[in-house]
Amino acid sequence: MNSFKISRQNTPGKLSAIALGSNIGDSYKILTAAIETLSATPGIKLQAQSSWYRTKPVGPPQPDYLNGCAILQVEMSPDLLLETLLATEAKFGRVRQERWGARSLDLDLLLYDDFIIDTPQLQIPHPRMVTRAFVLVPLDEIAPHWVEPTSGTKIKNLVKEVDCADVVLFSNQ
Ligand SMILES: Nc1ncnc2c1ncn2[C@@H]1O[C@H](COP(=O)(O)O)[C@@H](O)[C@H]1O
Ligand SMILES: Nc1nc2c(c(=O)[nH]1)N=C(COP(=O)(O)OP(=O)(O)O)CN2
Repeated sequence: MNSFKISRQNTPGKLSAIALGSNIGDSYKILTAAIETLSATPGIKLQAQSSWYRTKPVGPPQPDYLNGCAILQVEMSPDLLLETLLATEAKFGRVRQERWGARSLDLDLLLYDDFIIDTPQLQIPHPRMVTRAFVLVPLDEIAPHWVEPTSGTKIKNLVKEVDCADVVLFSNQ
């Protein structure tokens, strides 16, 4: 069943958590430039940025990733934020090929306040975030007390449930 909180979708000043990943090109340069682009976007203020982590690919064989997370204060609806993330991916040369395949930039919308949204275009919380060490390790660094609303569990407790061996600190931003 779809779950919406339509009445709150246009409320200004929500916090949102996003995940960033890259494994094609100069990933560090791409990721830091993507953060700068998002920070300069009207309606978005960067609140926190995690370190960058070198991670083993989940999915088909491909190069290792750099992954990280950011907390944004947003004055835009979840739909518009997703559109902004997809446009930023395109700006950095993202081409969609095989599922879970290599990419220059991947931006996933993880959390938006405590909203639960389940539409064909957008699911929040991101449905696979709770199983992904490459998301939970950086998110735990900047938002350990944020409660993932479908499980009612804090990030600091979710991260204890995943194997973090393949997530290695690369740089402190
Ligand atoms: N929470 C979400 N974050 C990013 N993209 C999402 C989310 N929920 C649904 N989508 C849809 O997934 C594709 C992008 O896929 P990726 O391979 O993860 O870039 C996009 O069409 C969104 O509508
Ligand atoms: N280490 C690592 N592995 C990955 C990564 C990633 O960022 N880091 N992203 C993926 C997810 O790809 P995609 O965004 O296409 O799928 P999703 O809709 O499941 O998030 C697949 N595998």
